[in-house]
Amino acid sequence: MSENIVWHQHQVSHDDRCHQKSQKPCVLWFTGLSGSGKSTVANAVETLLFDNNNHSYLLDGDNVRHGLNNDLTFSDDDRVENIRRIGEVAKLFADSGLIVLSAFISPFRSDRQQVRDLLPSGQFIEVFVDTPLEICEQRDPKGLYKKARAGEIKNFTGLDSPYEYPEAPEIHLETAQEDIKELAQKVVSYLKNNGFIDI
Ligand SMILES: Nc1ncnc2c1ncn2[C@@H]1O[C@H](COP(=O)(O)OS(=O)(=O)O)[C@@H](OP(=O)(O)O)[C@H]1O
Ligand SMILES: Nc1ncnc2c1ncn2[C@@H]1O[C@H](COP(=O)(O)OP(=O)(O)O)[C@@H](O)[C@H]1O
Repeated sequence: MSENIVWHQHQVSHDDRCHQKSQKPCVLWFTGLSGSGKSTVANAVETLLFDNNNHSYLLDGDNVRHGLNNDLTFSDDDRVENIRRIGEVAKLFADSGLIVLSAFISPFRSDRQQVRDLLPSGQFIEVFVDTPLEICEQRDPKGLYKKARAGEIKNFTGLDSPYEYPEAPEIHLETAQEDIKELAQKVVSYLKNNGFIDI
């Protein structure tokens, strides 16, 4: 596939970039149903990181689907391609020394595993935003469940499209049990306890 293409080594190394930013990069991969709280918690984590002078970037499902992935639908095949591309982008950002936060439903285990395999060992941190479907549907922040129940949206995750929950996530967040601040703090503590950041 990549015939006649030669990989260039950068003159500024990955270690140089990490050293400059005083942090160890990683990819915090938030996964969960629509309305589970991926964006909300990821934003709260990024704010804590920013206030701690860390360097990060948040990739969010809705935003990326407006640009890079605006050619993709919600068919199974397109969701696979969506996550493949995001994985590649996350890898580049992490290589640049950033702490990447990604908030995509990413419903398929094999796709999440593929992103994990793409990254250097230990860099992929799966964050399961575990919220029961009934609660997501009650929250319905964008009115999408209502539309899906009315038959206006097809292949909606959790209704007529599958969600394969993570079996061994590094971080398990139960949003029905804890508030946003506590959940964000839990993620930041994981980063601190595993040597990604200093606080
Ligand atoms: N059919 C269907 N199923 C699920 N979600 C839908 C659908 N159609 C539109 N949306 C909106 O798109 C957001 C999910 O995009 P993602 O790129 O995260 O999805 S995926 O990872 O490719 O499954 C999702 O955003 P979040 O609610 O933030 O998860 C929805 O707002
Ligand atoms: N403990 C909690 N954690 C995260 N979100 C919560 C919590 N309690 C209530 N919410 C609300 O749930 C909604 C989650 O929406 P959002 O973050 O957009 O989810 P997703 O990105 O997974 O679709 C928001 O309106 C948020 O305020």
